[in-house]
Amino acid sequence: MNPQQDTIYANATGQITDFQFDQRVAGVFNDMIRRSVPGYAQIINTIGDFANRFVTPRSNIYDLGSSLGSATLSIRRQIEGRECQIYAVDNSQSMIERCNENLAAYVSDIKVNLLCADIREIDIQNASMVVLNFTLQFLPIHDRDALIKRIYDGMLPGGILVISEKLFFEDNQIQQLLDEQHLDFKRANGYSELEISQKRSALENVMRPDSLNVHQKRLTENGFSHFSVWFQCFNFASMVAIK
Ligand SMILES: Nc1ncnc2c1ncn2[C@@H]1O[C@H](C[S@+](CC[C@H]([NH3+])C(=O)[O-])CC(=O)[O-])[C@@H](O)[C@H]1O
Ligand SMILES: O=C(O)C(=O)Cc1ccccc1
Repeated sequence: MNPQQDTIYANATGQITDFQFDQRVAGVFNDMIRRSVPGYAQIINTIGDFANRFVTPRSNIYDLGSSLGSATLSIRRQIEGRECQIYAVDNSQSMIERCNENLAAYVSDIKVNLLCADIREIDIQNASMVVLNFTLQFLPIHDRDALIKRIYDGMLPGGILVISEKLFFEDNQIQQLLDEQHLDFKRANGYSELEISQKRSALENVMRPDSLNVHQKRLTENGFSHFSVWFQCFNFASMVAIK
């Protein structure tokens, strides 16, 4: 889908600017996310399995922060013939363009509406499945609650919300341990110390992980009846909430 290798932070730059999902990142994003997020492939596959279980005929599916469309593709493969529509939403024009090419590479009877829009502003309705795969962590903290509420309101009873996130741990020793394990994962995938530290600086103001407690509280307080972590590797987790 995207063979380009991520070398974005390979050379020393005087001033590190905030991380953006621009054309450069979109061009290497598959390589970047696979080498940076432990369990990413497993999570994408399982999102497809969840779709198979939860997506009901003639309902909508929302992939919020869809990037290159990996989750959308995994879902679409599982729900042929159910007369559903998928809404894949991202506010990066570069991601949308590449996502469009990726979707066009496969035949399907499921319509995908690819929207270049802010996920805080789109209409959500008749949803049997909503996916926030590593997206919520990029929203300003104060906007997260309102988005979860709007998702809940737009979902059908029995519908599933999948949220994958980098986690923050209140216990400082655990935070340090799992952060270090994640850095080892990146080193093992060929990232240098310079790449790791420059990307870390770029993400500092942009990506703000919540703790598991904060996620669970937000989901249950906004009405979800069932909640669990279904996957965790180091400080990366994927959660499900069912309406
Ligand atoms: N307010 C916003 N509105 C719309 N899009 C946004 C917003 N904020 C960020 N994004 C978009 O959310 C995506 C987050 S990446 C998701 C991976 C994908 N889900 C995957 O399964 O491969 C995760 C990561 O890079 O760690 C980017 O494409 C942003 O442009
Ligand atoms: O690379 C990291 O350190 C991360 O925390 C994950 C990530 C992956 C892709 C884009 C932004 C953040």
